[in-house]
Amino acid sequence: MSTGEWLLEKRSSLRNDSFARDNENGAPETGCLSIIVLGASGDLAKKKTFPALFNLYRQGFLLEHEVHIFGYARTKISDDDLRNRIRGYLEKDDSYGISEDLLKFLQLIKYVSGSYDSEEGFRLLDKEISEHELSKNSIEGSSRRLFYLALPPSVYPPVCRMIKQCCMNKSDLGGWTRIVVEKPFGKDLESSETLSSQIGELFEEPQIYRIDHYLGKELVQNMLVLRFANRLFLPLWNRDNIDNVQIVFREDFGTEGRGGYFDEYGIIRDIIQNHLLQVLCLVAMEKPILLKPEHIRDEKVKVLQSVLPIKDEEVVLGQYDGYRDDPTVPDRSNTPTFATVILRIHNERWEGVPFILKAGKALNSRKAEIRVQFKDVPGDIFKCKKQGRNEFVIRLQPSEAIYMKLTVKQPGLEMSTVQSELDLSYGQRYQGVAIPEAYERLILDTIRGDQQHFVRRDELKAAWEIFTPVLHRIDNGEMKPILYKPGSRGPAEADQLLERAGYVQTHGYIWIPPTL
Ligand SMILES: NC(=O)C1=CN([C@@H]2O[C@H](COP(=O)(O)OP(=O)(O)OC[C@H]3O[C@@H](n4cnc5c(N)ncnc54)[C@H](OP(=O)(O)O)[C@@H]3O)[C@@H](O)[C@H]2O)C=CC1
Ligand SMILES: O=C1O[C@H](COP(=O)(O)O)[C@@H](O)[C@H](O)[C@H]1O
Repeated sequence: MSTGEWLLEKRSSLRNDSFARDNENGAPETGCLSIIVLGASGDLAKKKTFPALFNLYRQGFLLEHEVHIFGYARTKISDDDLRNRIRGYLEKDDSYGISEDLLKFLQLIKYVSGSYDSEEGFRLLDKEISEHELSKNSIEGSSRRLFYLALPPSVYPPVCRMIKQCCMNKSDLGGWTRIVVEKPFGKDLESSETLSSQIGELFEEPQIYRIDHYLGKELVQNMLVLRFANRLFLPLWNRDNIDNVQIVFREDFGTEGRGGYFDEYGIIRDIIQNHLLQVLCLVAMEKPILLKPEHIRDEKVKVLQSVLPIKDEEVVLGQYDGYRDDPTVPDRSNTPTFATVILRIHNERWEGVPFILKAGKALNSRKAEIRVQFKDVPGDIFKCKKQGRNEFVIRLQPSEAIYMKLTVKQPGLEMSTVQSELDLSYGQRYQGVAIPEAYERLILDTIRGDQQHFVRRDELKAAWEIFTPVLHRIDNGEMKPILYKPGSRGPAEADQLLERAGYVQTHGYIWIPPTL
């Protein structure tokens, strides 16, 4: 390989042994595979699920002679109608530029129409799947069936019941049936537990993949490597050195056509309770014994269970001006589109360190990042404090990057200091490498039987335990969002809270991603 050149692997076989997959039940990773997208007529299916499947197909992870894809929903459309609906979303990224692949992929898709709560449609679906399996000479019960629920959670229970009643592998000949469920998984602790029990009665935990697509993002997956494969960070990653941690999600657009859905949930349920909290776990957890899914998830649960109750004075809520103009949003909606919440972890490593989770829609930029701010230098002789603190920043999107803000000598004759950065910008460092979409990676994991990047039931429960009291107070109108201007930083009160929590902003310093 010449310098600076990185190769994209086809069907990656080079895998560090320590990234052991937890397919200990011997379930096959090859053979006849049916992927069933339930809710195929919907938004997620066209924007994320089918494009991810197409990317897996064109990279050789889904083999034509093994796989068939079924779309299922109530809408009465033909196979070709579905293909035409999703086509534009598959062609969008033409970096591979192979339209022949696209045509072949589309031919793998079949559509079945039916309701979500009656056997008729699911019997028909099962018949289609079985015919596909038969055509591949698969022995009954030996094939793989992956059901992806791209549906509102309200229909998860009937759909799971129908799958169990009508569409399982017919015998236990080594094949498997797995289901993938999307967030929001419930609305609070009670509803989530009810949903978990309903699904848990039908499927075993190893069959259930609760997807949180932030766990599929490249730099989120990098967290464990950064933390535990670098000697540099091991002694620094604690309350002695770290002053505060921010985990931030910003979008520069509003709810755009999803107002009806969003208003029922709000920003805490939509982003913070799941995506940002999962990231927090990876930042704060202890080193797992091994890189096995259960070891990692055990450590995540411990962090979640160590989070103290949220204090009202450590929450700022916002709602952007114009949010209620959406006809699907009630005129008097109390739903926050912005929130800053401070979590405090009561353990030896993190006592006293605020974890500031911030998320907002219709803000001034689109960005997701983790910002670890270090304490001031003791016995400071260079007036470093004036320059700003050390910060370690992991930018999840856009333009993936990891950078460290450092104080250095200003180049020149004078002995003065300035803040600069050590910068690992992915676009520059890994030129020509296509970073996989989160959904692509996670769907591949479901096929491989790797639950490492999926949320376990007890993890979910612990996550809801943290946020349910605050959510109930918001739902009851006891906590009100502050109005903010779309395109702004959100309510000024959020910045004041940040300051009170100890965050020191470096004035005059802005990191600019390097361009090629
Ligand atoms: N869209 C996105 O960007 C994201 C979505 N998600 C989650 O993914 C899941 C699917 O989301 P999305 O595709 O946006 O949802 P949609 O509202 O587009 O619903 C998907 C399909 O479900 C069916 N459906 C819709 N409402 C109902 C209902 N009340 N009862 C029964 N069936 C219904 C419709 O199909 P038909 O009428 O043809 O049966 C629809 O095409 C949700 O859980 C969502 O929270 C998660 C992350 C991002
Ligand atoms: O789950 C969701 O995520 C998207 C943001 O995802 P990203 O990968 O683009 O950061 C958000 O827009 C949506 O409201 C939420 O449901």
